[in-house]
Amino acid sequence: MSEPEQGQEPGLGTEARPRQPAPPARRPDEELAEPTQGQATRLCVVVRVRPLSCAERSRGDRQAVHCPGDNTIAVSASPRSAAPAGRAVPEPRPLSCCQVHEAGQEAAFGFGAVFDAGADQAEVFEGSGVKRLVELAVDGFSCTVFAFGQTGSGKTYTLTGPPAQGEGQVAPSFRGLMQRSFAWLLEQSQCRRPDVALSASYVEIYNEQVRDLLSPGPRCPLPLRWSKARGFYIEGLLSTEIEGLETIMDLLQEGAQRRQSSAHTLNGHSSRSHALLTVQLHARGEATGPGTSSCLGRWGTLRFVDLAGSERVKDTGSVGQLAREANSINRSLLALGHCIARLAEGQRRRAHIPYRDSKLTQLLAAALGGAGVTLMVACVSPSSRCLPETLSTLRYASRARRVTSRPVATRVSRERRLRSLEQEIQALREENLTLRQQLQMPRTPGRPPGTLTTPLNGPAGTGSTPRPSGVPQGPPGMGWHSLLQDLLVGNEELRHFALLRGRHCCVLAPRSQEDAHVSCPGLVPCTLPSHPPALGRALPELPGAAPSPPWSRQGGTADSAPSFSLQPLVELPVLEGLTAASGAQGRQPSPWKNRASPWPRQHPTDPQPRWRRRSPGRGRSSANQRPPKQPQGTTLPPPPQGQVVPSAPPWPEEPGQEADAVPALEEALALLPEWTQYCSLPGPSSAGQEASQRP
Ligand SMILES: Nc1ncnc2c1ncn2[C@@H]1O[C@H](COP(=O)(O)OP(=O)(O)OP(=O)(O)O)[C@@H](O)[C@H]1O
Repeated sequence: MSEPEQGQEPGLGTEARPRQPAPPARRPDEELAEPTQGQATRLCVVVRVRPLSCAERSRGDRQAVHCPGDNTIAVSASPRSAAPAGRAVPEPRPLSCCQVHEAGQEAAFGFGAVFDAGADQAEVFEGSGVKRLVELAVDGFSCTVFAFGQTGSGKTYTLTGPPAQGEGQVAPSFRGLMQRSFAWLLEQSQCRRPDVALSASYVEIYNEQVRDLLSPGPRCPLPLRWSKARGFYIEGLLSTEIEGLETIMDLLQEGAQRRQSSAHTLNGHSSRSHALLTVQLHARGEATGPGTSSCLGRWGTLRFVDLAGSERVKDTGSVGQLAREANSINRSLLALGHCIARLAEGQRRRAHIPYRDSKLTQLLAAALGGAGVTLMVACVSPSSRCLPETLSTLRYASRARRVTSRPVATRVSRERRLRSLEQEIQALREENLTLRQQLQMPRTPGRPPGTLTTPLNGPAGTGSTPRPSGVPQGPPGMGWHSLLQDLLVGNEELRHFALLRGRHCCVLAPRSQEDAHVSCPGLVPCTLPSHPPALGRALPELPGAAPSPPWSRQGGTADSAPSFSLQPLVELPVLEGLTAASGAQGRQPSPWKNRASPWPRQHPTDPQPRWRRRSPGRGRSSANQRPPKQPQGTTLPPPPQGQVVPSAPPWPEEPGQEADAVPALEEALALLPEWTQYCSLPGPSSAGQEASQRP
């Protein structure tokens, strides 16, 4: 068999404009070899053909797709040239879709890898180059795998395996690229970068609305924003820490169950939305490679995109809601096709890529034309009835092979990292002071906020910030991390304490998205919505609210110039478990007490409440607070941006307490049970009396 014209698109000959020929196909591993920073790298494309389904066999569909080997795929409209899978077909020639139908001839395409119907999940994982992509993500690159093809062509099967039965997981041998990649990712990160931290988010784009698949509440659309520093991002997206393979498998299953799906003629379990699962990696370890001496950490991203399948409404028999979904899916895929076509035309015509035409293209913008490394898995059906869609998919895929990006690994310099740690510590100390003032507690002796006394930095520091007493002098940055941890835990305890008083609590939010990104990847600022008192049980009003300290206003002081600002104080409705009847028994134990595990870990099977870290758009300090419960149909007013809500009142029995005489944090915590008991006393109206009855 002669070599087919690699990647040539059927139908190109009908247009006058000459096209750039597709580059010769290389193996995915070769294509995904370590990209040189900023050098043009082509999108890697592989194709998978699923077996004929029982329904297709029973209605007598013919095998119209053949994989003659050598990473080529041939389609044939003619019964006489049809050959069993794996056998060569004679001289395939690229032709237009119409020509294939009319003349009964063949078209052939070449890709990085082609998997025929006999290839199992493990073979696809090993041969598609996805393993290499995972390794690149560990090295700090932003990597994307997206599956694309007509409805019922096997995209979801390839990425996640067949639908799980009931609550169970997919059997190991059927696990798709995603599960296998996560296992490989954990293995790689453990042996190459043991200090890597992982977090994940999972969204779907349904009828042009972005929805969080990990959010337990009602499926509210999330806003898609753009910033110069971050490009397109989803505001208010939940991000969950990944502790192990089990966590991410559970997340995957949880998201898959929430994802919109329906049955139609071509697929009994058809996805009606595009799903994007993103794993953020952050390695804090010092890089040792040549030229990386000042590199302290890297950020990598691994993203899997399971696109909804294109469909012809008359083939799928969709009507009503299904037809509306199909239109929305087709529109967004068309927008993706336009972007790919423009990108494939090369630099000269790249002036405008219409990313803004759909949410999908906005979220894939960085993967397609930015600084990422991308692998596209085109899935096709072998059935002769699906030939037009198969050709369209192969054309799309072939065009995508001409798209190039300029991958850049995110590396954070030691100086930048230390500067961000300094800023975070400073901000936490200020918050600590605010909370202490609200609780009428003393400043920590020897640690007045904003005035660090001893140089904090070791040899690697910037030299500009003093170190507080008690900070261990370890390897550069290590003492800072433990101080940061202590402050996070301490402040969280204080916040919890403040919550028990039923009033307000400060949340800190980085002033700029960039700060958030540098200081705490995966945790991006947001403000919790202020909660109308009617939604939660109001705690007794306490007299004598203290004024806010002047430095707590948004923007901080000029001289301290913290990168974080105090956001509006939020009335936190977190005492759901605390009812007049339940009192202290109803309260969840503080998760902040366990210093060995300072972050409360969310588990999808946990009953309420859910604790999750917040991702882009959320304040760091609010990150670990329980998301407020929002009754269905209730719209919560946004918090008053830039204002400082009055601080909580002083404790009723300690109105004029002198700073030096006030107990330290541990002593204050010892009072916690009393406060719990106090808060459980009935009725806010009689709060004053009850306050005076307190021991
Ligand atoms: N390689 C394969 N081997 C065996 N069965 C497969 C394979 N690929 C797909 N299937 C089966 O084909 C059917 C359709 O697959 P799947 O749901 O993954 O398609 P899809 O492309 O995701 O469709 P949609 O876009 O409608 O969601 C499923 O029953 C699936 O189990």
